[in-house]
Amino acid sequence: MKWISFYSKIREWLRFSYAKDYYSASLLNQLIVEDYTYLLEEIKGKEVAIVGAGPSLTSIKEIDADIIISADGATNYLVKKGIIPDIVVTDLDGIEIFPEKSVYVVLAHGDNIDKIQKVKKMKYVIGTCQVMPFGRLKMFGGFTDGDRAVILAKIYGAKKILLYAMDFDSNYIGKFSKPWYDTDVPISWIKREKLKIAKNIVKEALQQSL
Ligand SMILES: Nc1ncnc2c1ncn2[C@@H]1O[C@H](COP(=O)(O)OP(=O)(O)OP(=O)(O)O)[C@@H](O)[C@H]1O
Ligand SMILES: Nc1nc2c(c(=O)[nH]1)N=C(CO)CN2
Ligand SMILES: [Mg+2]
Repeated sequence: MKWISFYSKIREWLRFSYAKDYYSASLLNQLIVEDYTYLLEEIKGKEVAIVGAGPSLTSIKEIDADIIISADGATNYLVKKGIIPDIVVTDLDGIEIFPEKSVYVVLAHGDNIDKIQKVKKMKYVIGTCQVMPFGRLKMFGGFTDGDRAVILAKIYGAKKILLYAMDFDSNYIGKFSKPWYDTDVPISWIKREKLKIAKNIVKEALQQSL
Protein backbone atom coordinates (compact mmCIF):
# COMPACT_ATOMS: atom_id res chain seq x y z
CA MET A 1 0.00 0.00 0.00
CA LYS A 2 1.43 3.38 -1.08
CA TRP A 3 0.67 5.16 2.20
CA ILE A 4 2.35 2.55 4.42
CA SER A 5 5.79 3.21 2.93
CA PHE A 6 5.04 6.94 2.92
CA TYR A 7 4.38 6.86 6.69
CA SER A 8 7.58 4.87 7.29
CA LYS A 9 9.57 7.58 5.53
CA ILE A 10 7.83 10.33 7.50
CA ARG A 11 8.55 8.51 10.77
CA GLU A 12 12.21 8.44 9.86
CA TRP A 13 12.28 12.11 8.79
CA LEU A 14 10.30 13.51 11.73
CA ARG A 15 11.58 10.94 14.25
CA PHE A 16 8.16 9.50 15.13
CA SER A 17 8.00 6.07 16.76
CA TYR A 18 6.42 3.11 14.96
CA ALA A 19 5.74 1.36 18.30
CA LYS A 20 3.84 4.40 19.60
CA ASP A 21 1.91 4.82 16.32
CA TYR A 22 0.88 1.17 16.66
CA TYR A 23 -0.01 1.40 20.35
CA SER A 24 -2.16 4.49 19.73
CA ALA A 25 -3.95 2.64 16.90
CA SER A 26 -4.70 -0.30 19.19
CA LEU A 27 -6.22 2.02 21.82
CA LEU A 28 -8.42 3.68 19.20
CA ASN A 29 -9.49 0.35 17.72
CA GLN A 30 -10.70 -0.79 21.14
CA LEU A 31 -13.00 2.24 21.38
CA ILE A 32 -14.69 1.83 17.99
CA VAL A 33 -17.89 -0.18 18.32
CA GLU A 34 -19.64 0.45 15.02
CA ASP A 35 -18.51 1.02 11.45
CA TYR A 36 -19.80 4.39 10.25
CA THR A 37 -17.73 4.50 7.06
CA TYR A 38 -20.91 4.37 4.97
CA LEU A 39 -21.75 7.92 6.17
CA LEU A 40 -18.89 9.24 4.03
CA GLU A 41 -20.81 8.26 0.89
CA GLU A 42 -22.74 11.53 1.39
CA ILE A 43 -19.74 13.25 -0.21
CA LYS A 44 -20.36 11.78 -3.66
CA GLY A 45 -21.15 14.39 -6.30
CA LYS A 46 -21.13 17.26 -3.79
CA GLU A 47 -19.26 20.56 -3.51
CA VAL A 48 -17.05 20.12 -0.49
CA ALA A 49 -15.41 22.90 1.53
CA ILE A 50 -12.33 21.90 3.50
CA VAL A 51 -11.43 24.24 6.32
CA GLY A 52 -7.92 24.30 7.77
CA ALA A 53 -6.60 26.08 10.86
CA GLY A 54 -4.33 28.62 9.15
CA PRO A 55 -4.31 32.29 10.27
CA SER A 56 -6.90 33.25 7.63
CA LEU A 57 -9.51 31.09 9.43
CA THR A 58 -10.72 34.03 11.51
CA SER A 59 -11.72 35.98 8.41
CA ILE A 60 -14.24 33.31 7.41
CA LYS A 61 -17.78 34.44 8.13
CA GLU A 62 -19.73 31.94 6.05
CA ILE A 63 -19.11 28.96 3.83
CA ASP A 64 -21.06 28.19 0.71
CA ALA A 65 -20.79 24.44 0.01
CA ASP A 66 -22.92 21.28 0.16
CA ILE A 67 -20.61 19.66 2.68
CA ILE A 68 -18.17 21.19 5.15
CA ILE A 69 -15.19 19.23 6.40
CA SER A 70 -13.21 20.89 9.17
CA ALA A 71 -9.64 20.00 10.03
CA ASP A 72 -9.21 19.53 13.75
CA GLY A 73 -8.77 22.92 15.53
CA ALA A 74 -10.73 24.74 12.80
CA THR A 75 -13.84 23.05 14.25
CA ASN A 76 -13.65 25.20 17.39
CA TYR A 77 -13.79 28.41 15.38
CA LEU A 78 -16.51 27.24 13.00
CA VAL A 79 -18.83 26.02 15.74
CA LYS A 80 -18.40 29.28 17.66
CA LYS A 81 -19.51 31.06 14.46
CA GLY A 82 -22.58 28.80 14.20
CA ILE A 83 -21.18 26.73 11.31
CA ILE A 84 -21.45 23.03 12.12
CA PRO A 85 -19.11 20.84 10.06
CA ASP A 86 -20.63 17.71 8.53
CA ILE A 87 -17.33 15.90 8.90
CA VAL A 88 -14.35 16.56 11.17
CA VAL A 89 -10.92 15.15 10.35
CA THR A 90 -8.84 15.20 13.51
CA ASP A 91 -5.82 13.82 15.31
CA LEU A 92 -7.51 15.07 18.50
CA ASP A 93 -4.98 17.70 19.58
CA GLY A 94 -6.91 20.77 18.42
CA ILE A 95 -10.60 19.98 18.76
CA GLU A 96 -12.39 20.92 21.98
CA ILE A 97 -16.02 21.22 20.86
CA PHE A 98 -17.80 18.09 19.64
CA PRO A 99 -20.98 18.76 17.65
CA GLU A 100 -23.36 15.83 18.05
CA LYS A 101 -24.24 15.20 14.43
CA SER A 102 -20.78 15.54 12.86
CA VAL A 103 -18.94 12.48 11.57
CA TYR A 104 -15.43 12.25 13.03
CA VAL A 105 -12.55 10.75 11.08
CA VAL A 106 -9.98 10.29 13.83
CA LEU A 107 -6.27 9.53 13.39
CA ALA A 108 -4.38 7.60 16.06
CA HIS A 109 -0.65 8.37 16.12
CA GLY A 110 2.21 8.06 18.54
CA ASP A 111 1.88 11.59 19.87
CA ASN A 112 -1.82 11.57 20.69
CA ILE A 113 -1.97 8.47 22.91
CA ASP A 114 -3.09 10.63 25.85
CA LYS A 115 -5.93 12.10 23.77
CA ILE A 116 -7.54 8.96 22.36
CA GLN A 117 -10.18 8.96 25.11
CA LYS A 118 -11.64 12.13 23.50
CA VAL A 119 -13.47 9.86 21.04
CA LYS A 120 -15.86 9.04 23.89
CA LYS A 121 -17.33 12.51 23.32
CA MET A 122 -18.13 11.70 19.68
CA LYS A 123 -21.04 9.69 18.35
CA TYR A 124 -20.12 8.87 14.75
CA VAL A 125 -16.44 7.89 14.82
CA ILE A 126 -14.37 6.41 12.01
CA GLY A 127 -10.95 5.33 13.28
CA THR A 128 -7.83 5.63 11.13
CA CYS A 129 -4.15 4.94 11.68
CA GLN A 130 -0.73 5.32 10.07
CA VAL A 131 0.35 1.69 10.53
CA MET A 132 -1.17 -1.25 8.63
CA PRO A 133 -4.88 -0.97 9.54
CA PHE A 134 -6.39 -3.74 11.67
CA GLY A 135 -9.67 -4.42 13.46
CA ARG A 136 -12.12 -1.60 12.71
CA LEU A 137 -9.44 0.88 11.65
CA LYS A 138 -9.21 2.35 8.13
CA MET A 139 -6.52 4.08 6.12
CA PHE A 140 -7.60 6.64 3.54
CA GLY A 141 -4.22 8.32 3.17
CA GLY A 142 -2.78 11.78 3.65
CA PHE A 143 -0.78 13.13 6.58
CA THR A 144 -1.98 16.27 8.38
CA ASP A 145 -5.64 16.77 9.25
CA GLY A 146 -6.15 19.20 6.35
CA ASP A 147 -4.65 17.12 3.58
CA ARG A 148 -6.28 13.95 4.92
CA ALA A 149 -9.60 15.77 4.52
CA VAL A 150 -8.76 16.53 0.89
CA ILE A 151 -7.84 12.91 0.17
CA LEU A 152 -11.06 11.75 1.83
CA ALA A 153 -13.18 14.09 -0.30
CA LYS A 154 -11.39 12.84 -3.42
CA ILE A 155 -11.79 9.16 -2.55
CA TYR A 156 -15.49 9.60 -1.84
CA GLY A 157 -16.15 11.38 -5.15
CA ALA A 158 -16.55 15.08 -4.35
CA LYS A 159 -17.57 17.04 -7.44
CA LYS A 160 -15.59 20.10 -6.38
CA ILE A 161 -13.21 20.79 -3.51
CA LEU A 162 -12.86 24.31 -2.10
CA LEU A 163 -10.04 25.13 0.32
CA TYR A 164 -10.41 27.57 3.23
CA ALA A 165 -7.64 28.63 5.66
CA MET A 166 -5.19 26.15 4.22
CA ASP A 167 -2.29 28.62 4.56
CA PHE A 168 0.55 26.26 3.77
CA ASP A 169 3.14 28.98 3.10
CA SER A 170 2.34 31.11 6.12
CA ASN A 171 5.04 31.83 8.69
CA TYR A 172 2.38 31.43 11.39
CA ILE A 173 0.38 28.57 12.84
CA GLY A 174 -3.24 29.66 13.17
CA LYS A 175 -4.41 30.37 16.74
CA PHE A 176 -7.16 27.73 16.46
CA SER A 177 -4.60 25.02 15.84
CA LYS A 178 -4.22 24.32 19.57
CA PRO A 179 -6.58 25.10 22.47
CA TRP A 180 -3.84 26.85 24.47
CA TYR A 181 -2.87 29.34 21.75
CA ASP A 182 -4.38 32.79 22.12
CA THR A 183 -2.73 34.33 19.05
CA ASP A 184 -1.25 33.03 15.80
CA VAL A 185 2.12 31.50 16.65
CA PRO A 186 5.40 31.78 14.66
CA ILE A 187 5.91 28.54 12.84
CA SER A 188 8.21 25.84 14.30
CA TRP A 189 10.57 23.67 12.25
CA ILE A 190 8.33 20.61 12.57
CA LYS A 191 5.14 22.47 11.65
CA ARG A 192 6.88 23.92 8.58
CA GLU A 193 7.86 20.39 7.52
CA LYS A 194 4.31 19.15 8.16
CA LEU A 195 2.82 21.96 6.08
CA LYS A 196 5.28 21.30 3.22
CA ILE A 197 4.21 17.66 3.18
CA ALA A 198 0.52 18.69 3.38
CA LYS A 199 0.89 21.14 0.49
CA ASN A 200 2.46 18.50 -1.73
CA ILE A 201 -0.28 16.00 -0.97
CA VAL A 202 -3.01 18.54 -1.71
CA LYS A 203 -1.30 19.70 -4.92
CA GLU A 204 -1.07 16.15 -6.16
CA ALA A 205 -4.63 15.26 -5.13
CA LEU A 206 -6.14 18.33 -6.78
CA GLN A 207 -3.68 18.40 -9.68
CA GLN A 208 -3.26 22.13 -9.33
CA SER A 209 -0.59 24.54 -8.15
CA LEU A 210 -1.29 26.16 -4.80
N1 LIG B 1 -0.65 27.98 8.68
C1 LIG B 1 -1.34 26.94 9.12
N2 LIG B 1 -1.46 26.71 10.43
C2 LIG B 1 -2.16 25.65 10.90
N3 LIG B 1 -2.83 24.77 10.10
C3 LIG B 1 -2.73 24.93 8.79
C4 LIG B 1 -2.02 26.03 8.26
N4 LIG B 1 -2.13 25.96 6.93
C5 LIG B 1 -2.85 24.89 6.65
N5 LIG B 1 -3.23 24.24 7.76
C6 LIG B 1 -4.03 23.02 7.76
O1 LIG B 1 -4.98 23.05 8.80
C7 LIG B 1 -5.04 21.76 9.42
C8 LIG B 1 -5.60 21.86 10.81
O2 LIG B 1 -4.68 22.50 11.64
P1 LIG B 1 -4.15 21.82 12.98
O3 LIG B 1 -3.01 22.66 13.43
O4 LIG B 1 -5.31 21.65 13.89
O5 LIG B 1 -3.66 20.42 12.38
P2 LIG B 1 -2.76 19.20 12.76
O6 LIG B 1 -2.66 18.42 11.50
O7 LIG B 1 -3.29 18.51 13.93
O8 LIG B 1 -1.36 19.78 13.14
P3 LIG B 1 -0.35 19.39 14.32
O9 LIG B 1 0.44 18.29 13.82
O10 LIG B 1 0.44 20.61 14.56
O11 LIG B 1 -1.15 18.99 15.50
C9 LIG B 1 -3.61 21.25 9.31
O12 LIG B 1 -3.61 19.86 9.35
C10 LIG B 1 -3.16 21.78 7.97
O13 LIG B 1 -3.44 20.84 6.95
N1 LIG C 1 3.54 10.26 15.46
C1 LIG C 1 2.98 11.36 14.93
N2 LIG C 1 2.24 11.25 13.81
C2 LIG C 1 1.63 12.34 13.28
C3 LIG C 1 1.78 13.62 13.85
C4 LIG C 1 2.58 13.71 15.03
O1 LIG C 1 2.78 14.81 15.61
N3 LIG C 1 3.16 12.57 15.53
N4 LIG C 1 1.15 14.69 13.32
C5 LIG C 1 0.37 14.55 12.27
C6 LIG C 1 -0.41 15.66 11.68
O2 LIG C 1 0.02 16.84 11.85
C7 LIG C 1 0.14 13.27 11.62
N5 LIG C 1 0.86 12.21 12.19
MG1 LIG D 1 -4.45 18.16 15.05
